[in-house]
Amino acid sequence: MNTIVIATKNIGKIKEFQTMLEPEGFQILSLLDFESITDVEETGTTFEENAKLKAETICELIQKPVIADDSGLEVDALNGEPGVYSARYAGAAKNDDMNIDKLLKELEGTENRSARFVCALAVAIPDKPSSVFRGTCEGEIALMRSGSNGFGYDPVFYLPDKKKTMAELEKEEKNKISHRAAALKHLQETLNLNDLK
Ligand SMILES: O=c1[nH]c(=O)c2ncn([C@@H]3O[C@H](COP(=O)(O)OP(=O)(O)OP(=O)(O)O)[C@@H](O)[C@H]3O)c2[nH]1
Ligand SMILES: [Mg+2]
Repeated sequence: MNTIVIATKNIGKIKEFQTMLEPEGFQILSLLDFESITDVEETGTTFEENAKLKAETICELIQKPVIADDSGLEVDALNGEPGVYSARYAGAAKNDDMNIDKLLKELEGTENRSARFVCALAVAIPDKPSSVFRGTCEGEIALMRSGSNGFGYDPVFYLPDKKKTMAELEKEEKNKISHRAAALKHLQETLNLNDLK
């Protein structure tokens, strides 16, 4: 079986890559399988820069092909914030619940609640140039939480077409429309994951 290493310890991301790629015959490993590796500092100013930084750093360390995911939420009324700081919006501890509380507070009384999830996926292969792919998913920030599936901001990310938040979707449904699925589709249109050996 072909193994792909995802350069993350975020369990929500890992589960989504497993759901999307295991049916295609890939085994998904992550940094939870390489526990001595510490988090790569995200010093970039774009999702693409951070995804490349994570993929290239981890590839250099483990000398295997890796995919890194840098993702987050852009809220129009907040000029694109929290953006690349989505995980650390309410502080370095990366607490999803506190991040949502802060977001809802910032948007109190705001009418324009349009937002999008963005995902940049970078692929790094030893001794080759890396590449990066972007996917987005448009939605709105709800007034309150609904649903318990998914992770991160999913309970407040409302999809007008579905009349549900991302956290109210079954995982198969999320994986059809998400920013992560869109980025993975672009990646697979360009690269053959079977070649990542
Ligand atoms: O509701 C959500 N549904 C999603 O599908 C989703 N994808 C990303 N996010 C948010 O954006 C941050 C990413 O930050 P991020 O890419 O730096 O990840 P991270 O720091 O958790 O792990 P790593 O991969 O960097 O190790 C995460 O923490 C989440 O808050 C999401 N929220
Ligand atoms: Mg991170």
